[in-house]
Amino acid sequence: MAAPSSLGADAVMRVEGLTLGFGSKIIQHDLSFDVKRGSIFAVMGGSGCGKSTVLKSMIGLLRPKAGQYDVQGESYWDASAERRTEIGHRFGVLFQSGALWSSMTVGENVALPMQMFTRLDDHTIRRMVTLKLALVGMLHAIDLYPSEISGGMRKRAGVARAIALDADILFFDEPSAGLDPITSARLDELILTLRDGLGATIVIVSHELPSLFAIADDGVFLDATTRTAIAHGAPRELRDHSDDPQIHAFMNRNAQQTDGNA
Ligand SMILES: Nc1ncnc2c1ncn2[C@@H]1O[C@H](COP(=O)(O)OP(=O)(O)OP(=O)(O)O)[C@@H](O)[C@H]1O
Repeated sequence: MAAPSSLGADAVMRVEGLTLGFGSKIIQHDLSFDVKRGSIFAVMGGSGCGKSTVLKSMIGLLRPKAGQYDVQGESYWDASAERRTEIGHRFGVLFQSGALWSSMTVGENVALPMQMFTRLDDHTIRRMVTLKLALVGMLHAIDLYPSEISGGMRKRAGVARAIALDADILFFDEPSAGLDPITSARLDELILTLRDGLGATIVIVSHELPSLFAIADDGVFLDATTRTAIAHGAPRELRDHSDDPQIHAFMNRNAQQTDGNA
């Protein structure tokens, strides 16, 4: 479908005046931003400001209280439930824990979405699983169980599952949480490969500022007090050029802390 003129040709998602909350509690209001095709877009901000809530709404798990969310120029929340499911097939999601089924091997975990949502035969699924695992450098672990692999490997397996159905829009919630700096840097490289090799658009929620400085092209900074966005831009630009004291302190404090740990 062609993008309407109001949506920039390079924007794959547009959030406009979005208000999110639970019951009568407003978490964020009046959020507006575009996510450009083939970019890595960071949702930033302090603990509890609503980053995961924004992600939750963008993947279709939380209906906004107000505002507009367009995917490829189509209003997501005005679409029927059936249509939203179709749009959702473009989404691949990596949850914070990696969230693999512990009773299934890595290969079976990656095969699961294909078995659930396609009519591919077992042989084709096995070949696809092999391809996806090779892409994330995890082919050697195809027959291992999640308990037999490291946290970093579980994240990679989670990425393979997120791209199992050829999703072109990926959502990563704290992908480097709990990983050591080297494993985290390798995961960053994998995320860049997904953008550059597959042309994926990636929305990422992360506290790991060094990782965001290294990979994110654009982003939004959410404030817990005013409950709205107080800055837009690439994390490294906000770090280097923001004259907002709060953003400056946030970006630089965290960078120094992590530099010290590395
Ligand atoms: N299902 C829910 N019902 C009610 N309140 C919720 C629900 N989920 C989250 N919240 C509240 O929404 C606020 C934002 O939470 P959210 O997890 O989106 O923040 P976050 O920025 O991702 O936090 P963190 O950085 O700590 O992971 C918090 O006050 C949280 O308690």
